[in-house]
Amino acid sequence: MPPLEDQTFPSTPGKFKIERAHTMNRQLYRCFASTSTMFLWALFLIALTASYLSFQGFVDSGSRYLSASWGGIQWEKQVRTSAQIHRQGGMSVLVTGAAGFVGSHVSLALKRRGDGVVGLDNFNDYYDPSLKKARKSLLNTHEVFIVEGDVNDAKLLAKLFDVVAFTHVMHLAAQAGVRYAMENPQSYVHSNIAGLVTLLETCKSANPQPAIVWASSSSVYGLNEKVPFSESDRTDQPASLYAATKKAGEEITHTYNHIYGLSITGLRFFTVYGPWGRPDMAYFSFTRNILQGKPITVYRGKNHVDLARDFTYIDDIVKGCLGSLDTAGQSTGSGGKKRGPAPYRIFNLGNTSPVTVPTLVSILERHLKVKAKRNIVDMPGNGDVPFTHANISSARREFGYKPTTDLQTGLKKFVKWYLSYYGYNHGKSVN
Ligand SMILES: O=C(O)[C@H]1O[C@H](OP(=O)(O)OP(=O)(O)OC[C@H]2O[C@@H](n3ccc(=O)[nH]c3=O)[C@H](O)[C@@H]2O)[C@H](O)[C@@H](O)[C@H]1O
Repeated sequence: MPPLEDQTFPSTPGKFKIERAHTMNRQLYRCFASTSTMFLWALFLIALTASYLSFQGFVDSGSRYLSASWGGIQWEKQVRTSAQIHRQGGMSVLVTGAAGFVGSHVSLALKRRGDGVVGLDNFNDYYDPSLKKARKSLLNTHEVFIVEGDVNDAKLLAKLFDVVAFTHVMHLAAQAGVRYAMENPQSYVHSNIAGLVTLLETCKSANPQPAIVWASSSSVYGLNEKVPFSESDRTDQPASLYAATKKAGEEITHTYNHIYGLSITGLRFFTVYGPWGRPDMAYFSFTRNILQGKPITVYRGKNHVDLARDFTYIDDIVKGCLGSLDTAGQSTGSGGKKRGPAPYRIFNLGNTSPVTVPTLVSILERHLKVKAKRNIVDMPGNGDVPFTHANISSARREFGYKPTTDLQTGLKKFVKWYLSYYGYNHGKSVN
C-alpha cells in the first residue's frame, strides 16, 4: 500500500510536485536502468513524433481539400476569364449576391456592355435556391462565373483579390425582407453587418483599392413622414431590424471612407420588382396565390388608409447601379492607408410615383385574368411602414437616373416571365 499522503489530494502544489518527483524518479530508474534501453526509447519517441506530424499534415490537407469549394488552377482560370474586360475603359467588378434578383440583372448588364464580372453568392435557402441556381445557369451562358461562397469568408475574399485586381465591387449580398427580421434576426446581423465589415476589410487592404457601390434600402427612412423622401431627411427611426442593419451599413461604410479612403456609394432601393424577382415579395407571392386560387393577405394602415410603395422596375434599378459604378470615382488608399479624401455618396433609386397595395393587386388581376381572393387585415406591428416615396433628384443630377417603367408596364413584363418560368398550372413547388 502506498503511504497515505500519496493517496490523498496534496495540501499544496509544492508538496504534490515533491512527492510526484520521488515516485517518478523510482519509475524512471526502473525503466531506464541501462543506457541501451534509454537509447531505444529515445528512438521510439522520435519515430512516434515524426509519424504523428506527418499524419496531421495529411489530415489537414485532406480536410482543406474536402471543405474547399473554391481554389485550384482551374478555378482561378475561370475567375480570371470571367473578370476579363472587353471594352475600352471598362471595369472589372466583383458582384456579391450575383445569384440574387438585382445581382443577376446587374451582372448581365455589365457583361453585355463589355465589363469583367465575377459573381459571389452563398445560395442560401431564404427562398427557393433552385431559382438562384436557374439565375446562375443564365449567367453562365453569358460567361459570368459565380463563385459559391459567403461574404463572411475573409480567406475567399482575399483569394479573389489575389487573382483579380477588381476596380469595383457591387455589393448586393444581403439578408433581405422587412418582416422576416422578426423570425430570424441573427441572419441580418450575419449578412448585413458582419458580412459587410468583412468585405470592407478586404477592400481596404486591397492594392489598388476598388470603389464600392452597395445596396442600402428605402426602409432606412423608417417613420419619416416628410414626402417625398430625400437623402438629407432623417433616418434615425428605423421600423424594422432590417432597416436598422441597412442604416448601420451606411454608418459603417462612412467610417471606411473616412479612415481608409474607400470610394463608397450607397443606393437606397425602393421596393424593386420584375422578372426573375424574389418570391418572398408581395407582388410575387400574390401572383402565385392568385393563380393557385388561394387567398392573399392585404395589409391596411391606420384609419383604414391603404399602404403604398414606390415600386421600382428592375431595369431602372440596373441603370441606376451602372450609373453609380460609372461615376464612383476612385478610392484613394492603398495597403490599408488613406492617401486623400474619396467620394462618399448616397442616392435614392425609386420610381417617384407610389401606388397602393390594393391597386397593385388590381393590376395583377388584370394581367393574370384571375380575380384575387383578398383578405384585408390591419397592418400588424411587424416592421412595415405605411408608404414610401422617393425624391430622385440627386441621382438624376449625378448620373442622369430617370426611371421609365410604370407599375402597369413592369408587372406585365413580370407576369409574362412568371408564366413562362412556372407555367399556368404551376407554382405549387415554389417557396
Ligand atoms: O424598399 C425596400 O428597401 C424594401 O423593399 C421590399 O420591402 P417591402 O416594400 O416591404 O416589399 P414587399 O414585401 O413586397 O411588400 C410590399 C407591400 O405589400 C404589403 N404586403 C406584403 C405582404 C403581404 O402578405 N401583404 C401585404 O399587404 C406590405 O405591407 C407592403 O406595403 C423588400 O422586400 C425589402 O427587402 C426592401 O428592399
